[in-house]
Amino acid sequence: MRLHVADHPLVAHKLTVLRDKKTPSPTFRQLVDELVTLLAYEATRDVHTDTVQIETPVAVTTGVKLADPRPLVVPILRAGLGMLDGMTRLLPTAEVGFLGMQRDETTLEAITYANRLPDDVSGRQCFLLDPMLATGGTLVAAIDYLLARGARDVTAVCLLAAPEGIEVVEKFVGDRADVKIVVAAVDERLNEKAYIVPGLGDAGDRLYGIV
Ligand SMILES: O=P(O)(O)OC[C@H]1O[C@H](OP(=O)(O)OP(=O)(O)O)[C@H](O)[C@@H]1O
Ligand SMILES: O=c1cc[nH]c(=O)[nH]1
Ligand SMILES: [Mg+2]
Repeated sequence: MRLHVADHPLVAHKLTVLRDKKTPSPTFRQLVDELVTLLAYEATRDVHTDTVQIETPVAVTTGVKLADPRPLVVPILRAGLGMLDGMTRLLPTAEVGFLGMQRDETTLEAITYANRLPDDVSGRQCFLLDPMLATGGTLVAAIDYLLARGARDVTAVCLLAAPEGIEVVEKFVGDRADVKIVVAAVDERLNEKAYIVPGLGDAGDRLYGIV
């Protein structure tokens, strides 16, 4: 598994505002959108392309275009939905699947309440979107759904990760697939409720309110 931590002053600045508990939902949503665009740039570094010939007003030249099969982008609801527009803006050919998952706050087990993925994703580059990687239970379950459908190239785009969760994902993946995690920052630890410290709180609640 590969881990890429975005090291950029703009990312750090936006993340600081995002963490601030005084930041209201509309600003929070806007910042998540901007951050994912910056992370998507790194997350798509190895995206498959084909060579094409085009004609500029001046000359014939070769360039590239995003290749087929189309990449698959999968936001993990709720919180991952806040990252979808930013990602597809950068990756316009992407197809979008959905996973609805909620962590049981007592057992910390990830419960799946919605699964709308293609049956076969072999040969396709898959991008999972979820702002928070805490215990890793949710991301492991999501990666498992993709591997079971034939994926071997999976990139998770997250805003914050805990070292504990990264280790769990790394152990699960082993050498089964090429998995990359792109994250804005790796925080200190999890607290007794398995929240990321210092973190930003519950990403879903901060995006959409408490339900
Ligand atoms: O790494 P884990 O310990 O599994 O925790 C991380 C998960 O928890 C949050 O979702 P949550 O369950 O709060 O659902 P929500 O997006 O609907 O708020 C977050 O968006 C991740 O999906
Ligand atoms: O810190 C955390 C942990 C899990 N889910 C969140 O939204 N935040
Ligand atoms: Mg939540």
